[in-house]
Amino acid sequence: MDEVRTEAWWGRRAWALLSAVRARTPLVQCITNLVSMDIVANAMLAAGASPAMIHCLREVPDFSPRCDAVYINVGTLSEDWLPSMRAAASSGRPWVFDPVAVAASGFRMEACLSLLALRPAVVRGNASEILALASRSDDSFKGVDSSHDSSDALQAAKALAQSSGAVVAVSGAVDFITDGMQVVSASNGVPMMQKITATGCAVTALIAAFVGADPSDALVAAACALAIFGLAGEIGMESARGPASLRMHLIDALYGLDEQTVTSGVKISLLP
Ligand SMILES: Nc1ncnc2c1ncn2[C@@H]1O[C@H](COP(=O)(O)OP(=O)(O)O)[C@@H](O)[C@H]1O
Ligand SMILES: Cc1ncsc1CCOP(=O)(O)O
Ligand SMILES: [Mg+2]
Repeated sequence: MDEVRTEAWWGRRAWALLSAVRARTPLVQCITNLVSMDIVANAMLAAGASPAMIHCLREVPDFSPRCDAVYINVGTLSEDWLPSMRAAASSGRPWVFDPVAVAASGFRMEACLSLLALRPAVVRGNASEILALASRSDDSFKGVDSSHDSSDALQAAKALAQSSGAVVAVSGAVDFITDGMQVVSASNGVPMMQKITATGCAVTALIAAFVGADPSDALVAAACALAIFGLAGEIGMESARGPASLRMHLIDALYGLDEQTVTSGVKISLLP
């Protein structure tokens, strides 16, 4: 019999996945942008994962196959790093993709499309990035920040999921996660998370940690990681005075999450 995915079911799944990360300490290779390395590594450690920022092409054949998951983020893309990204994405491990500023240049768009062809388990971007990647056009905003609401990109996300075979997550005030058929919303978070650089990168890395701990259902892993990161932002905001202290308190909150807080705090639902 199909299980009914109530809010309580999502709460239990979110706690089970966070507990799996804490118990299994998934090793995640992160080939991520230079801006994000610190917050990505610290958010992953606070959640219980083991991040490793290893991007040298000559190390990929030894290292990537030993990882539980691979995280690739093109935020500070360079010609030197693209072969490492392609090799790590081809290592046979589940991998998660953040197409930062995909519309910034033709080179970046081509790079992202070539990575997409290597079958990521999950693609997570903001609305402008998902719109651009789905349409393969640079009409959307060219920078790293979104100029669209996440709901603007929902149809694009579904189309991208269908054409790529990946679960696609669009972040924003409400996060939408889709496999091209089902759509799940996650409504945690606070607007000030947009004022901290690389929170998007950090939540994509958290998705990779969740997939690494339990690769059985990428849709559920992505939704739970987004909701838990947003919940940590909500708790962090209670003590924060601005973006800099929110960054610190969000990481502390992620570290301190307990079962009662997660099961009652995540706001995830399957859309009709
Ligand atoms: N207006 C908002 N309200 C609540 N949470 C938000 C809001 N905007 C973004 N977030 C959260 O901030 C994190 C980063 O998302 P986003 O800013 O869309 O990504 P990016 O940094 O890649 O542009 C996500 O966890 C998202 O849910
Ligand atoms: C500012 C900046 N420039 C290149 S990558 C980057 C960080 C982007 O982080 P996010 O996508 O999480 O906003
Ligand atoms: Mg981003």
